[in-house]
Amino acid sequence: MQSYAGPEFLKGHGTENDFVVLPDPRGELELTARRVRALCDRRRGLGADGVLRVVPSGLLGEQLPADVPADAWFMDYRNADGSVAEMCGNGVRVFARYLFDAGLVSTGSVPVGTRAGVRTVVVEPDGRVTVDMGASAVRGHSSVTVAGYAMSALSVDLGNPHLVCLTGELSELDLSVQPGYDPDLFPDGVNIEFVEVLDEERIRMRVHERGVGETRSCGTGTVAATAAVVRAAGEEDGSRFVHVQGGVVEVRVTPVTSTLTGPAELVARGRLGSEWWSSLEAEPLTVSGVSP
Ligand SMILES: N[C@H](CCC[C@H](N)C(=O)O)C(=O)O
Repeated sequence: MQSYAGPEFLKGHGTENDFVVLPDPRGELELTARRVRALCDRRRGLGADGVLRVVPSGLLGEQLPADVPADAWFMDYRNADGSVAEMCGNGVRVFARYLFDAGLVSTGSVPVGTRAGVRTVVVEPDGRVTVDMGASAVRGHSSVTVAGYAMSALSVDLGNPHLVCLTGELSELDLSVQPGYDPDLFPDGVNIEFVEVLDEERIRMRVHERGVGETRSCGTGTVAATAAVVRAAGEEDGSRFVHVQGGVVEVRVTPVTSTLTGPAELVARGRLGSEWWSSLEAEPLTVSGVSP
């Protein structure tokens, strides 16, 4: 019989990029890739694009980026395929919403540790959440292929890697399969954004996320997209409303840093089944050699 005394979880999203939040104040959850894949599975698990473990930076058990205070909360981010990523712009807003709702932080700006460094988060009076995303670094030009059709792309680094294609009509793109990219440039994979300029203030974006597939939104991707559009417009400091499938976020890029403002919602809280969680502890022996 299943008892429901396993780890606490919450479910939340930022413009429909959705996450399982796992509070881990004593740094004792063993979050294996197999457990992440099971949690994110939309049939046999809770379903999500990623997992956000909430752990004190000092208990992470790995080398912290130099600017992350040991007493800050750390967002241990994982993609749905179980891979670790440096940063998640929608996720860090949901993470901050949890910190505030759980009373772990008071109002004002909050430093959050990430593998890309510290990110300062503010909950706005209107309930939206603003993240200082750090500087967007343009790394040069490359290309992407979709259904055999090659497009030029701009490489932009937000702590995690992005390739931004400024293209026309987005609805025709088949993003059900991984777009092609240069594996020598991105040996650990890359997030790929397709962007349509709507007018001087608005852009529309679709995204194929590393470690997930097509998602309804990608926060770091909206900043990379805005950086590419502002650069193409010959500007150094610019803002855009980014329309993604899951809603709208507001992005500003400057030569020094960038900010992302958008919604962050927590929709449920519960506990994982103890037996289910324990059954995922050991990596299974598989015939195919591929862990489920
Ligand atoms: N898939 C991304 C991480 C999540 C990014 C996205 N969900 C965001 O909101 O920034 C990567 O592997 O770099």
